[in-house]
Amino acid sequence: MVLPMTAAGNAPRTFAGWVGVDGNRIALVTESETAAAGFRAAHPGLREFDCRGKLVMPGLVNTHCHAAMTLQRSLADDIALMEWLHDYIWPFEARQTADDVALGMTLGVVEMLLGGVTSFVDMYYFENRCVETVERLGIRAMLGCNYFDSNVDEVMPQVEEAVRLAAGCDRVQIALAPHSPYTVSPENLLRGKRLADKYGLHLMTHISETQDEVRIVREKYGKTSVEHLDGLGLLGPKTIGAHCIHVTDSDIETLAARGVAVSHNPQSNMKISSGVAPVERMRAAGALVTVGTDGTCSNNDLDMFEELRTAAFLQKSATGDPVALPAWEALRLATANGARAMGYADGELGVVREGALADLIVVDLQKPHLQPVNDVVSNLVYCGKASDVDTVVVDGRIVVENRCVAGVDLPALYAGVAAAVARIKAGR
Ligand SMILES: CSC[C@H]1O[C@@H](n2cnc3c(O)ncnc32)[C@H](O)[C@@H]1O
Ligand SMILES: [Zn+2]
Repeated sequence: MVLPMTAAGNAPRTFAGWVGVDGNRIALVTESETAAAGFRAAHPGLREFDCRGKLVMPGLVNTHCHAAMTLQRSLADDIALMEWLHDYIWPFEARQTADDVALGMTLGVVEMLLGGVTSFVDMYYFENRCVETVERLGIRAMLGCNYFDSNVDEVMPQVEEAVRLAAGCDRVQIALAPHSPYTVSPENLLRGKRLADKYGLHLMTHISETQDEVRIVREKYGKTSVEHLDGLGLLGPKTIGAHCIHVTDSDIETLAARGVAVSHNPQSNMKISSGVAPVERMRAAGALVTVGTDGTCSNNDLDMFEELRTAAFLQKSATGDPVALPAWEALRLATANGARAMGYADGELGVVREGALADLIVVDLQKPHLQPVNDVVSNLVYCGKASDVDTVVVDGRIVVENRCVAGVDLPALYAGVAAAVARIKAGR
């Protein structure tokens, strides 16, 4: 069964048929047995997968995470954000090396691939060191080099190095990632914007995540975070704003008018009690809403199936409207919309369509929680699990087959991660 999705419009419909890949593109999407036979004849040596009883669909796009924070998963939970950052997260991060971050990134990417995520937008330290990691594992990524006022001088050369390292790989984009409008000065926000413009890069930041942020920004600049960033010229179609929870109607209009991609992270928002993003109001205003997991300390996993489900549930719960964020719209946020957030044109990624990039996943529907298939989209969003994904293709390459990630020795990875975490915790 094939779920093509579409760039816009109504609920997607499935069909029984064939999907053919040539190089890194989808070259055939058909219900015709004759067309499939023609494709087979024109491509001798083709590898074929029997997907009867399974679903072929676009890979999921996680538009906001800190993948290397897998090393800190469950390190400190059920405490307030500031205590969490100051007493646990930042001391741990201060002892991490670039190699540790690359290792954490490896674990995060493996978790995402096994959960059907074919593209992700990251925001962390040492992203220059992670270019090689991402290239090797085969996933598609936008790596955002995070900075604060305190380390901006260190990070800017890392951005330039990362741009050079990623130049030969279309799957990897580099981006500027000032942490937030309350931790980065206007001068340094503009410094990042200038570098982004120089290389044509995206820019991402946390926007209006907490009431505290709104208060601090108002006290410092007399504006909302959106007004402040907009006044600096930071908002545009190459901007990804994570969270966007505490936004006014006028902020929403601005986000929509500038073409900013909003990354909605419902599980993180619930876990650290940040609030509920007005997703339905943002969608109604025409803003590009997408879905992200955030880091594994505030979630605590990178499971986009759970995130989709939570996004739909949370909007229904918060608005009191069971019609809010229907399943197929939630799925669109995590496929076609996510692809647009990463700069891909409509129809180029996040859809199963001839000519699109071949980022596909195969979901095994032969599971008790996915039967019967009255509505496959509802099943995916309301019952789907990361572990239902059995095959993953990124850029035309098979990176997960029978739930094995190509080129990764999982026991060795887990042992390496455990050793690194023990060393960092011991302060060695
Ligand atoms: C965003 S990576 C840079 C920096 O931010 C810290 N961080 C991770 N998650 C959050 C969050 O939800 N709010 C604020 N800051 C966060 C991370 O540990 C890094 O130090
Ligand atoms: Zn975040």
